[in-house]
Amino acid sequence: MSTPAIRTSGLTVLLGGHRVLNDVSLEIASGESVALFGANGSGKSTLVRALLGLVPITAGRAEVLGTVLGSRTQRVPWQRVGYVPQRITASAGVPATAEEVVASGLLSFRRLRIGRSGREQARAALAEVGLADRAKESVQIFSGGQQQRVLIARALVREPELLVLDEPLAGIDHDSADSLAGTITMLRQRGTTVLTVLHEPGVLGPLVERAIMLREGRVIHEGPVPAPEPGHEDPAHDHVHPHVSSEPATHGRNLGLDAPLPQGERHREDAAHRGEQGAS
Ligand SMILES: Nc1ncnc2c1ncn2[C@@H]1O[C@H](COP(=O)(O)OP(=O)(O)OP(=O)(O)O)[C@@H](O)[C@H]1O
Repeated sequence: MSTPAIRTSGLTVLLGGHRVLNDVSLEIASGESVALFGANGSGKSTLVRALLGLVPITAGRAEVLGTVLGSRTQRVPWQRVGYVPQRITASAGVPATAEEVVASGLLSFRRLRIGRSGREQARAALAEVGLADRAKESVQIFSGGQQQRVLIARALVREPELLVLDEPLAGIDHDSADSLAGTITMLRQRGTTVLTVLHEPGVLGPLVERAIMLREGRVIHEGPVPAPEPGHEDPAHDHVHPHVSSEPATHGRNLGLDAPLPQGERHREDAAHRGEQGAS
């Protein structure tokens, strides 16, 4: 059997005195397309950040493309990983062209200059996200969705074996969402492992082979992509989620994103997850 792209066992992360991830054990096969679901604050971003060595692991361990990360070792095989974080812009106030931003994905400690082949690779990656004709334009004039496509191209330019996308559908238009779906389809054909943090399956639902759902830092479901309730993607929909920690993980059961609320606590989504840009 081949090495899994990601494997965690007992992964626990404490931040600011809070147990943000609690005993997370999961496995993602090489070439698999998996989505992480869960309400705001359930630990999705923290999980991907822990897998990428961006937050310290308190206990347990993670293995990424065969490299072990634990509380003492945080080495991540970055040359083999592409990462698009949640809601950042591609410009950051710098008047760089799309091609320059994408080519910066090739820089490393060993490689400090980008030559002609790097520019060609950057243009090929921009073509993959449907922006080949905008390579020489400044990203400052791009829409939020177009900037995100530039960042996806920057993650793709190294031809990563593992691509991690954190909430890629947040705040983007239909064209960019369709472009992303096309990119993920292509990556799956190439055998790239794709881990996507999602709040709604949206256009990416059919491209996800398996869903992992978190609640309060624990895995509560692994299996088919949960079906949203009718109207869930309507901007006027009142998103509420249960907020209990004692349920065991379910395997292969379709929970639905809007499971019935238990008595007592409820967790309300913020506007950011209804497609608007903003802090989480
Ligand atoms: N550096 C930190 N210090 C303390 N608490 C933190 C820190 N980072 C995250 N948290 C807390 O950890 C919990 C999980 O946050 P995380 O961003 O992983 O959730 P999420 O599922 O990605 O949420 P969202 O859908 O809103 O992006 C939240 O309650 C958050 O406030």
